[in-house]
Amino acid sequence: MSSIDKATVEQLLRTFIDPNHGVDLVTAKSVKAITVDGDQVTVTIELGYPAQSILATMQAAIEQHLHSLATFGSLTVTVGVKIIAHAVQQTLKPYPQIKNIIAVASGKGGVGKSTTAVNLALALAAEGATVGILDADIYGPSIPTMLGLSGTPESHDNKTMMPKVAYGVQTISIGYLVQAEQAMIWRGPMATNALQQLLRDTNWQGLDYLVIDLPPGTGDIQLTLAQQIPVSGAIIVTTPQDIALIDAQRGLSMFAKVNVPVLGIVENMSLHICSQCGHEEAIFGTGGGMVMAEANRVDFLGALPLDMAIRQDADLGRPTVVADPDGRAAEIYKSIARKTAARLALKAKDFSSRFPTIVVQNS
Ligand SMILES: Nc1ncnc2c1ncn2[C@@H]1O[C@H](COP(=O)(O)OP(=O)(O)OP(=O)(O)O)[C@@H](O)[C@H]1O
Repeated sequence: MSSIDKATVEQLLRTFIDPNHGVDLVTAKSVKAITVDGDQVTVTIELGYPAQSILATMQAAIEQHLHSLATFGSLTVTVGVKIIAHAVQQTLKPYPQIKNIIAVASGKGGVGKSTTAVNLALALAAEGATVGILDADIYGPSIPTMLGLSGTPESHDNKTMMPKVAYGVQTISIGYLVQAEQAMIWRGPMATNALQQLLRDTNWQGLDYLVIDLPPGTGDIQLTLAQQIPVSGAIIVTTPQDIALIDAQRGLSMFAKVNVPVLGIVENMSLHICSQCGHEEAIFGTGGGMVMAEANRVDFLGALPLDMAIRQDADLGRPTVVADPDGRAAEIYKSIARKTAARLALKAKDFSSRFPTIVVQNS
């Protein structure tokens, strides 16, 4: 049997496309090591995004792919994860306890931005990341209810607040601190200052990702936040309806203006599945998010059905990703979470990062 060399193995790995970001393993810098000893080959893969639920599947798929292209005496592939900090807007510096901030925005209210943000945060955590969520939806903070949390956050030093934790996710919300009516009358600068303070004065515990649920719309508050918070990437939630899509387009322009990369678009309420008969109906139209993503050259991250269980779970303070972790909707949220983080992993590194890295090995 002829032996294989390292360069050939690398060439073969170039033909394996990572389904989470659509880029091959070598270009994505996921190949950490290749060792060849005669016809015995070992490949170490390190994904830049949390992917606990698919590590074994990825490992098997890579092995199968290599076996289909060449003959090995023995082949061992290990797949692990290493999450690093990515660059933010040039004028800003990342916060020391937060590797990556992901902003979740929508062009208008009621499209399911908060529901998506909270399930996305829980899905990133389910995939193995340390995650926080900041409820910046100052005029309608809904994250506390969706996570079944209430009461004032604790402070150990009278200066900073400890995040409140639900299902392993660290959270902070204006809803813990002030009455809804009080926040409603805050004008733009007051609201943005309050949010910045909330972000800064929370004692975040070593986050891989902080998901920020932005207020709906693309007005001054959203623009200021997108400008002043060190964000690594944003996602836009829309429904397939024309009007929501036009509003979502404004979201894309807003992030382009402040040089924040849009990691993709999530289409929510895309198909109604009748809980009685299973009949599927596209109440808000179909495919709009994908068309918009293609037209604007951003990624389409996935589509959630209009599903009564998603609303009920959120209302009961136990979002779908934790209420029904193996169900169809949870699978979609986890796939969106992996794709979001995988696309972020392809972006430039933050060289000012002061974090030790976390390595999870699948053996
Ligand atoms: N895919 C879905 N299926 C069924 N109900 C949903 C879905 N997504 C969201 N909802 C429900 O729609 C309502 C609005 O959702 P949500 O509060 O997340 O929207 P939003 O865009 O954050 O609104 P706003 O920013 O104006 O507060 C909630 O009752 C929520 O439970």
